[in-house]
Amino acid sequence: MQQVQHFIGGSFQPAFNGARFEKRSPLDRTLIAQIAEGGAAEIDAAVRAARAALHGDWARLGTDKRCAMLHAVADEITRRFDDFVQAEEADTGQPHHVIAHAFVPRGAANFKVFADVVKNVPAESFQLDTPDGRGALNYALRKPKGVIGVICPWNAPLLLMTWKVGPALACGNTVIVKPSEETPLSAALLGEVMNTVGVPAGVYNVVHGFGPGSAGEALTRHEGVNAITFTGETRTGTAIMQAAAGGIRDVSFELGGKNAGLVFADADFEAAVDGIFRSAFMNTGQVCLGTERVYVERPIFERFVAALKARCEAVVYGRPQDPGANYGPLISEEHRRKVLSYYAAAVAEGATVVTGGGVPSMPGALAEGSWVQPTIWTGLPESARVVQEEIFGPCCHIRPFDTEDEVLALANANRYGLATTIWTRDLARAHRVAGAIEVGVAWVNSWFLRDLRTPFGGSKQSGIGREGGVHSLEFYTELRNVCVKL
Ligand SMILES: NC(=O)c1ccc[n+]([C@@H]2O[C@H](COP(=O)([O-])OP(=O)(O)OC[C@H]3O[C@@H](n4cnc5c(N)ncnc54)[C@H](O)[C@@H]3O)[C@@H](O)[C@H]2O)c1
Ligand SMILES: N/C(=C/C=C/C=O)C(=O)O
Repeated sequence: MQQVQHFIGGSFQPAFNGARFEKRSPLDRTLIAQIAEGGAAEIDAAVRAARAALHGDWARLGTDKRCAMLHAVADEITRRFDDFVQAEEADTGQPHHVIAHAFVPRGAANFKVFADVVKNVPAESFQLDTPDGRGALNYALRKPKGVIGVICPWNAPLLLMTWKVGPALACGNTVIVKPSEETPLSAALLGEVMNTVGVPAGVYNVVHGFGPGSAGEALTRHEGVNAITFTGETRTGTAIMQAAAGGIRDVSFELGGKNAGLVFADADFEAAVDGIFRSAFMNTGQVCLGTERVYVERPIFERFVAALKARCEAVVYGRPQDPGANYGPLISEEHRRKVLSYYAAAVAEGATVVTGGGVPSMPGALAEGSWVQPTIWTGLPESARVVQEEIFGPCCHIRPFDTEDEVLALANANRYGLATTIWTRDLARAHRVAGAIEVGVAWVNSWFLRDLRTPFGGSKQSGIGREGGVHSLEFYTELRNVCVKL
């Protein structure tokens, strides 16, 4: 039985009071690890270690050596690629190709891209005229913000954790990571990588546990934490914002979404079917950027629904390493109950269930796993719960539209504003529609195509702030202006 410990001050440690919680496989609920459960005491120890590192060797390294060390972290992640793939497959049960091609490579990329941004970002300066004619020189210094609290979700554990840890460390901060209780393994593995590379003790810390009343809440309330970066549900963001307010701490939030996919009649039909299928069902629909509302121009509506139905009914359920398996379980029984409650709500609200809507029959031990069928609904009003609320599962509602103005109004009539995917061959319309939909990320004839230098984040209830490229520096550094009289 694997025992997963906290990683504080460069060493793996059990819970101070011996508390542990279980990690069970989403595939078949077998017990795969026991995890040290942390709370205020472990968070306090991690903050002390992180603060000491902030003013120790890590600060004395300088930018070039710090960024070279982060490249070495990326290279060690790549060298241990199979270990990280195995950890993520064990934690999530997702198919090998999703973990190995979409998620784990980003673990290395998230360190490399921000090390390079920090090394190449220009500094701002202004020359000021003064009455004596000699002038003054102003220049802005970027300083680390300090100790950063990093709170992560379970749907893409390594990707989403390193999307925060990469820039935070590149900017000279130290971090305390609270991984999701559902997916602890890769954050612990990264601690081994940090020690192998020689990252100073206390720079990267991991405290496992839960949210309210546990390590998560303790992290957001600790006065030694300078800022909180969080990815998770919108309602959790509200709780964290309230906790962080106690110390006037800056927050960066990547929250929930109810993303719309727009398919115009002139689109490349097969490409649009592939794109919408991926965006709605990849990772068993557990992708914040995923599509749960599909709007299809009326002339191709029936054909499109039939094509998407066929794709759903062709998925191959199985374990990550099963040959041909391309569809995994939801992360947990708790999440499956939530998704199935929406499946029932859709029927209660009068939906036509085009396909799915229930639990597949699984062989042997897999029958104990958190499996649900990929599901498509039509025929509901926009006011329906499954059309308005984030489900975070393998399901979508499809409805026809007739005009561009109509579909824009439909897409924007939602409290979230995270992402959209637009399918059309009319590029003037693509630019026009992308500029009119109220989201943080708009893909045209693509989905989840990520350039890490671009601004990433959500509008409305989907987030606060933008991370990516130089935008991450706005959150992970403090700017200090120096004015020198010449
Ligand atoms: N915008 C994005 O980029 C993005 C990316 C991935 C996931 N998400 C969102 O994440 C959600 C799914 O992830 P989840 O179920 O893990 O979210 P969640 O909000 O339940 O939990 C996320 C993390 O927050 C911790 N947490 C919970 N309550 C807390 C509290 N009061 N104080 C401190 N920490 C607390 C949890 O332990 C976990 O580590 C979905 O809503 C999805 O849309 C958003
Ligand atoms: N922040 C990001 C979100 C990814 C979500 C995947 O589920 C990213 O792609 O950088």
